[in-house]
Amino acid sequence: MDSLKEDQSDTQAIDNINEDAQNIREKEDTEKDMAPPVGNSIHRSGSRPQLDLSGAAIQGNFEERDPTILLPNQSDDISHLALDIGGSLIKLVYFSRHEDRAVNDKRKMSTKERFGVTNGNRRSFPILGGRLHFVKFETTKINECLEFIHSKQLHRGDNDNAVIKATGGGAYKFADLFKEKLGVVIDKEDEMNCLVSGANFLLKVAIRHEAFTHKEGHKEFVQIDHNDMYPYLLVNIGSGVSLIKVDGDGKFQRVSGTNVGGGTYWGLGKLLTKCKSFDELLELSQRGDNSSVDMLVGDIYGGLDYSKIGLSASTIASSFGKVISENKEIEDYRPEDISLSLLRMISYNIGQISYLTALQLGIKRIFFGGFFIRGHAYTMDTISFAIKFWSKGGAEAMFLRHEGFLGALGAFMSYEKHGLDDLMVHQLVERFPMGAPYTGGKIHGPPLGDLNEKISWMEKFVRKGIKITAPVPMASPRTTGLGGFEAPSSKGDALRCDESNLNVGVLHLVPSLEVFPLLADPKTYEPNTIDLADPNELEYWFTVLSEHLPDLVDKAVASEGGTDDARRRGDAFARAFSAHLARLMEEPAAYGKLGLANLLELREECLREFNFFDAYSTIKQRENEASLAVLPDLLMELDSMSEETRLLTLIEGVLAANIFDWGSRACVDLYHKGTIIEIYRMSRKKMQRPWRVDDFDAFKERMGFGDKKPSFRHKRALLFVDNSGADVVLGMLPLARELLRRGTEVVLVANSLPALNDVTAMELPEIVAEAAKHCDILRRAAEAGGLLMDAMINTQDNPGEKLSSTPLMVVENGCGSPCIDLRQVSSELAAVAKDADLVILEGMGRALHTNYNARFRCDALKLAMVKNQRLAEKLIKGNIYDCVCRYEPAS
Ligand SMILES: Nc1ncnc2c1ncn2[C@@H]1O[C@H](COP(=O)(O)OP(=O)(O)OP(=O)(O)O)[C@@H](O)[C@H]1O
Ligand SMILES: CC(C)(CO)[C@@H](O)C(=O)NCCC(=O)O
Ligand SMILES: [Mn+2]
Repeated sequence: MDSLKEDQSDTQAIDNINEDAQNIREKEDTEKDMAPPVGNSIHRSGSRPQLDLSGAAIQGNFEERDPTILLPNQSDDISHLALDIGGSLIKLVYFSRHEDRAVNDKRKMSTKERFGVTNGNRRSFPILGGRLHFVKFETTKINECLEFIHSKQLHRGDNDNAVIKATGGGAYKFADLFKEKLGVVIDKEDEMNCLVSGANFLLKVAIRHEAFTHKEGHKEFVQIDHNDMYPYLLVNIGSGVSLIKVDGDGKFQRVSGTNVGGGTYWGLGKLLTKCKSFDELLELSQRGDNSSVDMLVGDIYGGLDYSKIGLSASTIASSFGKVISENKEIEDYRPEDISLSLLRMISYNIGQISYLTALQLGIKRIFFGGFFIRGHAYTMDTISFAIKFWSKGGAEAMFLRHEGFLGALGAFMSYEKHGLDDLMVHQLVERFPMGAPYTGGKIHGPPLGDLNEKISWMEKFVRKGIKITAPVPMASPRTTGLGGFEAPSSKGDALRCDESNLNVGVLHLVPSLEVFPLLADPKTYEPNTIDLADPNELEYWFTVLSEHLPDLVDKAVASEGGTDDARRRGDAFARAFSAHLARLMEEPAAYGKLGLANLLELREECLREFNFFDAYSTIKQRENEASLAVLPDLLMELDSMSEETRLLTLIEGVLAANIFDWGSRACVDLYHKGTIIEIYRMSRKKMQRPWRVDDFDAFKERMGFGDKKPSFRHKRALLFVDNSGADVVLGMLPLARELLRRGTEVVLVANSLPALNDVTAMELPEIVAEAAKHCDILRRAAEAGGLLMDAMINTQDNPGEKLSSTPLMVVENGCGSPCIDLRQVSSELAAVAKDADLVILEGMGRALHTNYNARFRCDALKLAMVKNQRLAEKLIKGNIYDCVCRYEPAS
């Protein structure tokens, strides 16, 4: 920092920071008792590095609208930083690593030994889990950027080699400055090359949908066929515009360019409107009426259309043309109108040039990047319209969610040794940071911020009576016939404050996630059964989630002892989640294509964001105990039956016990009406075949009870379990026991992180151990599977003993949501799946909301009780509490 402090021109900025740091420190003194509890340390989302908040500072005044938060001493274990220093903006992409936490999980040791799950087939420089962050600064404020890099120590990589990759003109222009201030050498990468490799990376890796079209205010995600991506035209609208024909990885040519670009809009706009910021200019345009400055066809034709050549009266004939006939000064025009006219003129022009270039080269796909677009609906619609209009529908404009970060991403990819180039799509999980983004603040650094910071921001805005909803982009413009636009119908005057915090999440990299190997066709696999594209559906689920919120907050707060701190975090969580819901209600595609699974996952992530790691812990424990107490009786009853009757009773039992689901409103109401065991009994009594979906006979036959009685047993079954308590103890465990008895190995697959009252992989061994006390089959299997610790020590001495019984194992699924996306499972699960020939998915989240239509390469059984009337109607044309027993032989 010393070299920075010496710079006299910067002392003012530093004084401000210090002053505000003082403010914050004073504030912090009163809030010291609110240190966040130490969190869960399982991998994936739970393993956040702790943030160093010392000296956290808000730049500028507290009352200011867009204060900037700086966390000067935060230093993640940074691996890499890459920069794109353009004419207008500096873009940073940096990677922060997760610590490789040694989780004291004995269960894991045993499965790892058993299946030899190692990093063996990976590169010798294993990437640990981590996150990719996206940050930007104005190029004129390069000192802020240097300060940011320094404060986070982003320039200190793994091996002290102080070289950072940079692209854009600034990599040349500012190389000396970087050397002088940070002591780093800039390794220059070609700008066009970086743009292309960034775009190719995004299009191939496509997180939660990267590319989309934008027509008349409507965003639609585009599925990119990786085998049919090229050629495409990449139009990067930065200060100036580059048009690049891309034919493959590293194969491209800059075919055209135009100097009328983002810099032109911002430059002219600044001159003509006296706006102080780009956002202000863009925001003005939303209230503009271009017809006061633009000369329309109607102005020339006396109010008439020029229909012979297809031009309506409202079509713009000449941008700014009206000004010539009027004797007015600049002050006589509304800045709003000027901004809109300029924006339209430049967007349309770029659209038209892009079309002409594509036409000349015979290209149909055109992708737009660069920060001029800024996720702005009007800009995108104008470009789309121009292309569609001139190509007569033959070509289409597509936009990228990481629009402005293509070059920086490309520079980042150019590091040879981080191994990110062979990242697979399923290893990147996108997360949307909560809290601070809603405040309108520009966040430099991981928007995540500190927990206390986040909460007090929320509270501050509530105190000031400011509605906290994530701002939405303005509505679409109404198109008027051929080639023309009317003024956009603005929805409000708030522009999304910082799109990079909302529309682009932090990418969490979890190299241990893999595609579930038993999926019949991973390419066509779609986890979400219900696509929330239907607005009625969306509204219904939003209502369900909103209504459930107060109860969830109560549970979460209670799970943390009901302290004041927990209450405060609970309120902030509720606000943040509501804000997300509001945002998604306005724009369902804001974070990529939206399915119910994403929505439910967002809720769990949001809870974790506010340090609630297991909201249902008390309930789970209570239900486990109550169920374990009656398990011996149930097992006795089962043992008295014939094998055939027992199989039916077991499946009935799974379905009946699936009634315990704290995510279902109807069920929660039900729980007030009796004890767990009473409800379980009632539910069992009601089990009557045929179920609404009933493939039991086919399953039974497969299990060897049919007329043909083939003597068949599965080698290994994967049981994806759902809830704690009766569901797992009285439903799934007895079924597992039956399979074990038949000589089928059983792997219980459970969540890595808590979600609702779902049982986790960490909790299962203890439950199995308790159950094993009453059951020899379970005990021996658990011993053989290394689940009972004493037994494991024995088997290590005497390895031969391992084979003495069919093993029962537990593996984590790699996820922390009530649903499961089988493209992203733990490597542990992927490894055990290789020898499995039966998959049993249980519960609404995993068997219905997701995977109801999933096809497997082995036999699959989907078991669930439908605890939601609407889902019952929609999915199985039935009613709440109907049951699904769907059996599909290997496909
Ligand atoms: N906060 C902002 N400040 C300034 N310009 C912005 C801002 N947000 C969006 N823009 C727009 O984005 C443009 C810059 O986009 P981008 O960062 O892609 O280009 P650049 O790399 O700076 O320029 P070039 O590639 O031509 O050197 C600006 O000219 C302006 O039109
Ligand atoms: C000069 C660059 C490449 C710098 O990023 C960009 O601003 C640009 O493509 N300008 C357009 C220049 C032209 O081709 O007319
Ligand atoms: Mn650029």
